[in-house]
Amino acid sequence: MVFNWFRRQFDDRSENSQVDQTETISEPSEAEQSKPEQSEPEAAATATEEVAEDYLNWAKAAYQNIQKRQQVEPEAAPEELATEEPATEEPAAAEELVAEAPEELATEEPVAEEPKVPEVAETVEEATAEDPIVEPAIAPTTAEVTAEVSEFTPTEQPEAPEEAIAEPAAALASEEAEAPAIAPETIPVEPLAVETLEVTTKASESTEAAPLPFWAQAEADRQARLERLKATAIEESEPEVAHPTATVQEALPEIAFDEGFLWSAEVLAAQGRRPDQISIEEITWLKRLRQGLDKTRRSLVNQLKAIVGQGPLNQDAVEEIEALLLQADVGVAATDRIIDSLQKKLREEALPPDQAIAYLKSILRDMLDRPLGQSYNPTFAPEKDALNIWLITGVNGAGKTTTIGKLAHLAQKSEYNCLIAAADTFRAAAVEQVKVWGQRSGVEVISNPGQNTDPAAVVFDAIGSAQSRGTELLLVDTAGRLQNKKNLMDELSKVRRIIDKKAGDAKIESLLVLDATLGQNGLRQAEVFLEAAQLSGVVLTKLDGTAKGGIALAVVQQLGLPIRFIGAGEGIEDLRPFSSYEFVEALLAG
Ligand SMILES: Nc1nc2c(ncn2[C@@H]2O[C@H](COP(=O)(O)OP(=O)(O)OP(=O)(O)O)[C@@H](O)[C@H]2O)c(=O)[nH]1
Repeated sequence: MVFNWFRRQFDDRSENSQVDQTETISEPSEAEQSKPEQSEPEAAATATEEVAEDYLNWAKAAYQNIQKRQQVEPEAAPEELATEEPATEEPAAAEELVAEAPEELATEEPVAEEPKVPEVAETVEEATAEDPIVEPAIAPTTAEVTAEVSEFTPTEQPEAPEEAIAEPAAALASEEAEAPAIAPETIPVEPLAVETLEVTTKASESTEAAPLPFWAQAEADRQARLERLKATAIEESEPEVAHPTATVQEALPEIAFDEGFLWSAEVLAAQGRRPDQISIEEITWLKRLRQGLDKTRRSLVNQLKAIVGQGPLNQDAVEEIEALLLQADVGVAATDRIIDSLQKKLREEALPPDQAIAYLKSILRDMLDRPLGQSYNPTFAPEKDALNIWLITGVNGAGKTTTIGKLAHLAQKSEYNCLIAAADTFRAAAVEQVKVWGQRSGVEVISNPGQNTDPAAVVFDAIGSAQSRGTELLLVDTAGRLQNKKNLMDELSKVRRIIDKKAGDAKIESLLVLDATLGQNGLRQAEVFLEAAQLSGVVLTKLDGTAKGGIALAVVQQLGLPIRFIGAGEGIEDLRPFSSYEFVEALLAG
């Protein structure tokens, strides 16, 4: 069984894989009945000590399960990685990447210093030893080849795979440094090693061969000239497929049974989860979300609580709340709506502070779930066994490329067949960045190696590839800044038209990536995309480290779009599907 990170539940492909999370929650299994009752935030406010004790037991059980799993997993991990890799086409893809990388990029990252020959020789031995059927035929040859190669390969041994891993764009150099190093044993090179050796051997034979007769030499020169001519004559070359070299598993921290764990466990339990379903990634994410909203919470919530908790609101209190909400970039429209609802309720009955806060939470949740009063399916997941195309748009620097990398990682973990189209052709480095993310998440990237190529052409090629290989999720990177608004709109509209035409029956979503730290300014910039890209949702990034977490409410109120994902960090694990419940709990956590 695979945990579907988009649906936040276990997927069982053999049964109905499209079951909605909400359905699961509304029909608790027998096992679920033993956990603390599922509570609305209002009910949580009146929780008895007994319920608190239940949550504690629930958290302890979840903690023990995670610990048990951690003891088992280290052994399983390398095998999982090894089976994920398409090994046969590695050398070509890696060489192409190196050949095309701008020189300065290639030198950004120190080349891996590991001696190649002993590693390859070992690998060959392992490969032949493991395969008793081919051993009699291959073993003597590979042994000879290994011996022969080891005489001269220290400088000539192809280094492409390592260099391809070490070629990130300058802008991503710091991210790469933070990423865990790719352990050599996680790169499954066994079959590749044999091929590489054979090629190298042939090359060495040809260089040592006797000089060619003049007529053969002339013919060889002619062929070489022809090749050179062809190379310079063709501007738009075939789409390039960057094959992932290895999936980087982000190291998860040791988990402590602390206050953050208890809070996360309570949030998960309240959503109907069982202790045996809880993973370290989810706890880590919730802790990060709460931590990410820390600044907003500190500047907004404590004062808000103090005011709301005083009882029926008077005019002064309303003004104070208004100022606080505007400060947190909640925006005028959303602030008015919150205050109207609060006043109405508090005029009807004087709620004790806890209940007033619980009521405030329910107002915020309702706003987030129903932009402009319209209901959206809370689950936003690619449909299995169908082509889903997600167009990722937004201004430069909002976090589009990072989001694509993180989404690709979620898709890989949830066992979707995923592909990335590098259609931000406006900036050459953008293509290189997205390739690096493709490598990190283990997802192939379709790009066009030419300069200033047409993004619609890249998307066209990528859809063709996706259709022929049964891709379930195609993520399309797009440019965020063109010379003017009209260019941007024209380009996005053209890309959208191509998608509609070539993949008419695909599930198409258009997501706007918004930088939360920009607050209201970011929203103004976003309006151009509303017109051009037929947006269906928002990804809110950089929620960590901003006191403007309230922007989430402004987004739904002003753009009328649901938030689908939130990012709270630069790491590959720092993006999750948006849950209004979790967001509001983190925002107003005690
Ligand atoms: N702190 C934090 N940084 C983020 C987050 N998401 C992205 N970033 C950082 O924001 C910067 C810009 O991200 P990109 O993904 O390159 O943005 P982009 O929209 O693709 O920008 P262009 O490639 O210039 O179009 C990078 O340094 C990212 O690491 C986030 O959730 N939190």
